[in-house]
Amino acid sequence: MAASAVKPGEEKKKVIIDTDPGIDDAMAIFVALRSPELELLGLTTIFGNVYTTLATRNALHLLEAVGRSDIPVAEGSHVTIKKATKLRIASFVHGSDGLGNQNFPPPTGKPVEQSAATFLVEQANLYPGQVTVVALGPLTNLALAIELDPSFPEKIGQIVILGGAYSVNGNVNPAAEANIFGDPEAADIVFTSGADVLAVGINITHQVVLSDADMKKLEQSDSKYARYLCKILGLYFNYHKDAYFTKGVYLHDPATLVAAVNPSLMTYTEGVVRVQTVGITRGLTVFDNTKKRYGEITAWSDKPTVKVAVTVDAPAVVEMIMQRLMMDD
Ligand SMILES: O=c1[nH]cnc2c1ncn2[C@@H]1O[C@H](CO)[C@@H](O)[C@H]1O
Repeated sequence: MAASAVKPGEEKKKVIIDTDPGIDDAMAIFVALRSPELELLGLTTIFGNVYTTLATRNALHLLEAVGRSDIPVAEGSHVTIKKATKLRIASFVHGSDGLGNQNFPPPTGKPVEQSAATFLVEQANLYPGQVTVVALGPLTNLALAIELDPSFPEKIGQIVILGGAYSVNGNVNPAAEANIFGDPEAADIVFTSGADVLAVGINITHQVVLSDADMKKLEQSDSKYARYLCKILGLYFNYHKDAYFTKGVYLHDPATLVAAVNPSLMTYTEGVVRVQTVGITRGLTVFDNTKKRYGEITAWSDKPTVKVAVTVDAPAVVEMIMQRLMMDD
């Protein structure tokens, strides 16, 4: 088996998923629900694959679809940290409903009263040092949490980020990956906040591919998670065929979730990451590998370091995702 479950007496890892569902978000949320190592404290929502209002609706819907409406959903920001309202929404990847254009019925539940940022701060205070945030969209809610409570970076356990393109091209343009491009100023705040950050970029997630053969296996599974995902994955497959000329799909969000469950399936390097906020390279993540002592002060000098994933055992990650999704309740 790809990963070991919690041993008796061992505490589950408390996780909040900040998400913009999104087809691969749906998959990551389901993997989290099927991971005995995790306790899902809640979902917080953000724009990215869809607008925030729809992200909230989809988050509630996904939990209801698998009978987990006991998990709270807190709605996040509708605008960037700089209050910009002109957002880049990836409906061409996920469908106009964010879930493969399936016209699912609206959820019956409602989000909690608190905003995502308030929820994040509250949970960090409730369980200091113990909460892992898995951030699958632009980092606005996390930057707002840091603004709301400057001690948030110390109180939060870890922030595992799907974001950036380290030594590879981006997916919005050659410079920028979609989540960082969605709110570069927020990303720079989070990367330099001093929190324990682990970044998984598309240099990693583009190696974690769900093949046509894997899809066939999912189609044969009776698990309600696999059944649901098979309904929404078709559009995601079509997009990848058109945009990347691949036969499979990239498992960005589930791979990042796996980094939180079983970090040993990736290797990491550590250094300062700054985010470009202007010009044609807006959204570029630039990692200083600290291999050179620069003669002058740079924008990277004296900033806190983060961990960046550099290699991945891709077959093991895919196997773990598949195994969890096909597991019976
Ligand atoms: O080509 C693309 N443009 C914009 N967003 C994309 C593209 N491909 C995937 N994603 C979405 O962005 C995140 C990873 O960068 C993932 O959430 C993925 O679904």
